[in-house]
Amino acid sequence: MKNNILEVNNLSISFTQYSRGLDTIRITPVKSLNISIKKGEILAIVGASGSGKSLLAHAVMGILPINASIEGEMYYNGVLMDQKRIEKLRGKEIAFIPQSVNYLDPLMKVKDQVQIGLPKDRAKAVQEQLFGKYGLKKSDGDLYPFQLSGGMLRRVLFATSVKDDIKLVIADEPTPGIHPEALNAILTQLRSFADRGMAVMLITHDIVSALKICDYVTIFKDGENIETAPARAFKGNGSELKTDYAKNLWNSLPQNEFIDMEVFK
Ligand SMILES: Nc1ncnc2c1ncn2[C@@H]1O[C@H](COP(=O)(O)OP(=O)(O)OP(=O)(O)O)[C@@H](O)[C@H]1O
Ligand code: NI
Repeated sequence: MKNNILEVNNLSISFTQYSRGLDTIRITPVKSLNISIKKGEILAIVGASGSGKSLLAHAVMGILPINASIEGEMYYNGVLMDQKRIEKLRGKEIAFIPQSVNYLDPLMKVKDQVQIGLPKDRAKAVQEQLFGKYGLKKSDGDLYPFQLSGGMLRRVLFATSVKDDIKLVIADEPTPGIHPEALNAILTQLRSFADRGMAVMLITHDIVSALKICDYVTIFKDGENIETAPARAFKGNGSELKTDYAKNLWNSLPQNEFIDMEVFK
């Protein structure tokens, strides 16, 4: 499709591992995945731990480990991506907010990390402006990553990743363990990225939060795409969802059991 910012076709990711002695085994944790995201859209990717969500993100970012082999095609703005092109786009047009905050350099003040990659003459001003926008104090810039709370670190990661020319944002679990206010701030931020014309991939366990802001949901299971449905299909008893797996997932959410109980009173 022409207006897809990101399109992933038939993506499989395999690893070759040594088992006993020199015997090797090949595992394929991601199998024939298809996803696409258009300008202005948020696609939420949900699925159990180990279902292949982060591997998909790492494949798009070109940061899979060296022993990984991939099949299939990825298109960015209609053009086939290869490693060289990904490296060019990374940080410039494609932003990645990784699952682990360990990606920040522990020995570097956070303001200096945010200034990397900003135009030299305006780096300090832009960094301070970004901090203001993400609710961080000017003095927080002088802290090291270990001195910031998890929620604050997430906001720093946002500040580091999302600059003016970004067209695709990939956020891998941006919200675990943060308090509701910070959660809402991050969700609102992601929605505003999309409303400004970016394409957003939101990887999460938290389907209820994702549904507040996303346009589509893709459900992963064991490295496969079970179903992609518009967010509005997740309502009532899930009759608009196609697969039993998606229906069960939706109906087993605590909030829905609660709603059902209310109905039966
Ligand atoms: N470098 C690797 N070598 C071998 N197997 C790997 C490697 N990286 C990931 N895997 C396997 O691939 C599967 C998918 O991993 P992935 O990190 O994508 O899961 P996930 O859906 O992001 O899980 P979580 O929600 O816990 O973050 C897992 O079973 C994992 O063990
Ligand atoms: Ni993950």
